[in-house]
Amino acid sequence: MTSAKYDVLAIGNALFDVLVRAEDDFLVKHGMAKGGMALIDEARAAAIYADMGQATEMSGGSAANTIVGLANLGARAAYVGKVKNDQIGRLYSHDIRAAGVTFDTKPASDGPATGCSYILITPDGERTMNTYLGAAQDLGPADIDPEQIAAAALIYLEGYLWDPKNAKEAFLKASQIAHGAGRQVALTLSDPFCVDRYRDEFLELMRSGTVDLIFANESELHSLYQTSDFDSALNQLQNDVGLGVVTRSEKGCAVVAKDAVTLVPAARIEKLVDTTGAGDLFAAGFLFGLARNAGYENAGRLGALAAAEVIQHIGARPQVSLKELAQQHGLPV
Ligand SMILES: OC[C@H]1O[C@H](O)[C@H](O)[C@@H]1O
Repeated sequence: MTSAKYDVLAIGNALFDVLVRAEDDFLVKHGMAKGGMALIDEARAAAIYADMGQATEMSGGSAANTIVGLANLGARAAYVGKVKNDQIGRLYSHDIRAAGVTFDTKPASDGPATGCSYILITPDGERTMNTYLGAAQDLGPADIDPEQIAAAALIYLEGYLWDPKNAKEAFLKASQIAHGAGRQVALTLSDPFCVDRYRDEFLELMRSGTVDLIFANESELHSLYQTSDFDSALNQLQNDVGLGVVTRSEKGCAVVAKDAVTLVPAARIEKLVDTTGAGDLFAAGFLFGLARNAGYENAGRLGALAAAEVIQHIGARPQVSLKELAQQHGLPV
């Protein structure tokens, strides 16, 4: 195995976020399931946007947020995702490159606009996402560069990639190349409703060894194993995958290896503002810890710290240097 050019390469739905504070009534009025991610068409996107108040607009996308967090921590990072060559797509490409991430995916020159997620943040800090996939629909196997995949020590994939029509082929191609090059493959389960749509396929990815590492939050884990019993779900996860990391909000996380479970506490916060990107930034910190061989305990602490930063402001991208934050907390960077 040759030495890796990138610590992590992430593949995901490239989405621009439109975030706004809203009362719970807004969700009821528009028939939204609180805390979830719903796929919407252009007409519904227009209707939701027309009813939204003044918004914060910024680049997002789950795996993209993770890779930006990794670069912010000092990792060598690359991203694969599809935007259109329109104004938002160009802005998106600028932002991710400005964060220090290599981003070479060819933008679509025709077809739907760059995808957007319309995100409502209720007073309890919970986010409810409505995603118009747009150009992200067109990510496919041709966007996977074998040389680039093989040059990453780990590839990180979103469960959300199971939604667009061709992205799962890109996912499987990338996993095959990565494993052929002796690299690791991680998957985030993304969303409990997403798990509900693709439960059998996700379990197959784990049991067949197509993925080596799983990130899930508690509701995704319960959805995966269709049980409300946390311990039983954790046992099943331990059987099904080499390494599982389960986040539990203020209860911290559980790192589930074949031979042991490591419990790591959450980081302290002053005020919960917006949970958008919490899981994404947790994954960034955890993967950074793995890349630095810092051990599961430190990796979990890095994840918890990065998640704590992002939930104390609006938007899913870090607003401070996570590297300096980790240093201030005595964590290895
Ligand atoms: O996990 C949060 C992200 O998921 C969605 O994909 C949004 O773009 C948002 O940035």
